[in-house]
Amino acid sequence: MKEVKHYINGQYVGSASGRMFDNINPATGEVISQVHEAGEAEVDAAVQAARAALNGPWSKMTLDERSKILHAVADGINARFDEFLEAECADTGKPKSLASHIDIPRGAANFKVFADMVKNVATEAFEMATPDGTGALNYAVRRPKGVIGVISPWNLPLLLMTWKVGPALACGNTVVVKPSEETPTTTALLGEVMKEAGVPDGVYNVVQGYGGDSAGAFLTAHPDVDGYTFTGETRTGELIMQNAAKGVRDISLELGGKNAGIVFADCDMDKAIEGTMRSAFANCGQVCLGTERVYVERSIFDEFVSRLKAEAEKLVIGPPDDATANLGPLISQKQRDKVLSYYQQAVNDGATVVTGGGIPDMPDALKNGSWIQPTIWTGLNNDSAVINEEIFGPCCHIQPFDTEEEAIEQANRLPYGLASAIWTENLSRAARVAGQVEAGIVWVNSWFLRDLRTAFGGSKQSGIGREGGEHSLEFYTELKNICLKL
Ligand SMILES: NC(=O)c1ccc[n+]([C@@H]2O[C@H](COP(=O)([O-])OP(=O)(O)OC[C@H]3O[C@@H](n4cnc5c(N)ncnc54)[C@H](O)[C@@H]3O)[C@@H](O)[C@H]2O)c1
Ligand SMILES: O=C/C=C/C=C(\O)C(=O)O
Repeated sequence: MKEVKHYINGQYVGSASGRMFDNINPATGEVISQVHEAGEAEVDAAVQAARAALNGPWSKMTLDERSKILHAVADGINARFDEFLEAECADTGKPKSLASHIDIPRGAANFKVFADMVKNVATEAFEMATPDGTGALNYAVRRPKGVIGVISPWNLPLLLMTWKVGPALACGNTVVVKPSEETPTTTALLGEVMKEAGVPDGVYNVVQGYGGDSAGAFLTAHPDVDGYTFTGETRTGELIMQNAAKGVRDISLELGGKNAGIVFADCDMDKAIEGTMRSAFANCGQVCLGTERVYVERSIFDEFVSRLKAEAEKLVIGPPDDATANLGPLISQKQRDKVLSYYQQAVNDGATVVTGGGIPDMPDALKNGSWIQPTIWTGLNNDSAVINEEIFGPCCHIQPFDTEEEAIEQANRLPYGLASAIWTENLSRAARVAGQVEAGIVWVNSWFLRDLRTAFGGSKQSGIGREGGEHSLEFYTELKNICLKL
């Protein structure tokens, strides 16, 4: 049986305790590898390796030297594209057609964009007058923040981990990464690419394991980590924030959402249907930016519901190697039980099940996978948990609105504020509504269109801080002002 180990100080190592756990293929339910579970000893070894590497050549390299190495990391991912694709799809069950267009290409892009960004973003300087008339010059310089703890989720494993590791390394930091227990493999495989690209030992470290009472908690409690970047559930973010507070460590939190789509009667209906199909069902609905609440102007409500139903019923449910499949399984049976509990809650709360609502019939070879039907509801009122809590599955609830003000009020009524998608051909209305929706990211007539230079993050309980472009440099460096008396 294949083993997935930790990657510490440039070596793959097992856990001293010998403790391992199963890595399950969500499409078949089969065990595909045994994963070493890190104890405090492994986490400490990883943090010490990162600390030692921080004081080694990495943070002293010129920007050009570091940039060249990170471009080599990106090239290494592309050179081993199929290996990363196989590993990511085995861990997640997602269609290869999806991972080959999103997950793996973004893994490489997340290194390239920041390898260049660090060389092109200026800091600041101020000349000042002084009483003696000779003046002084203030100028700011960026220095690495230090050892960064990176804790990543299972829905877009390589994409979301490299979205943090790319800028962290570009800024001269060293990292200890704790990937999700559901998806250990591509984070481990990246260690080989780092080595081949010339990243010094100890700069990139990986510890495998669970969250609470396991590797994740040991990492966030470790006193020798200088900051944490976390992507995951809001409740988990609260726990990590509490641990980071000891020793006053900085945090960047990308958390959960319950995102609203707002569809006006003056939309391009084809665009709105295509975009809502992706935002509700892509990655089996396991995208934090996805739309689980859709508000549609009353005059087009019936047409919108029937067209979205028709498109949802064309989705092809299947395993990664099925080239026709565009809907894979949920990440685990446990996650499927959670999503099915909301499917049941919707019925209990009196929803109309427009389509789906259960488990699809699958061939015998896939019977043990965590498959689920794409589902659309109407008819719920606002006190249903189904439209107040993040489900993180292939489902959405559609409800009508009559005025712009009502749509904005509905969109903003939850404690989340991550993303929103607005569909209207009236761009004045688009700008007006987008400016009032309480979300960190608002798409107009599009969804998940990503320019990596832009600010990315959630407001309210969907996160703290922004990453992307120079916002990442803000988090992954300490800005120092030097005042030079002339
Ligand atoms: N805002 C974003 O950019 C974004 C992106 C992707 C996913 N998410 C959110 O992530 C969630 C789905 O991912 P998930 O189920 O892996 O989230 P999760 O919070 O359960 O786990 C995320 C990571 O945190 C670790 N973890 C769990 N408990 C921990 C603890 N007490 N201390 C330290 N680490 C701990 C897990 O092992 C995993 O590696 C959804 O809520 C989704 O909205 C947000
Ligand atoms: O599931 C959430 C997806 C987040 C995507 C990003 O962080 C990104 O596109 O950089």
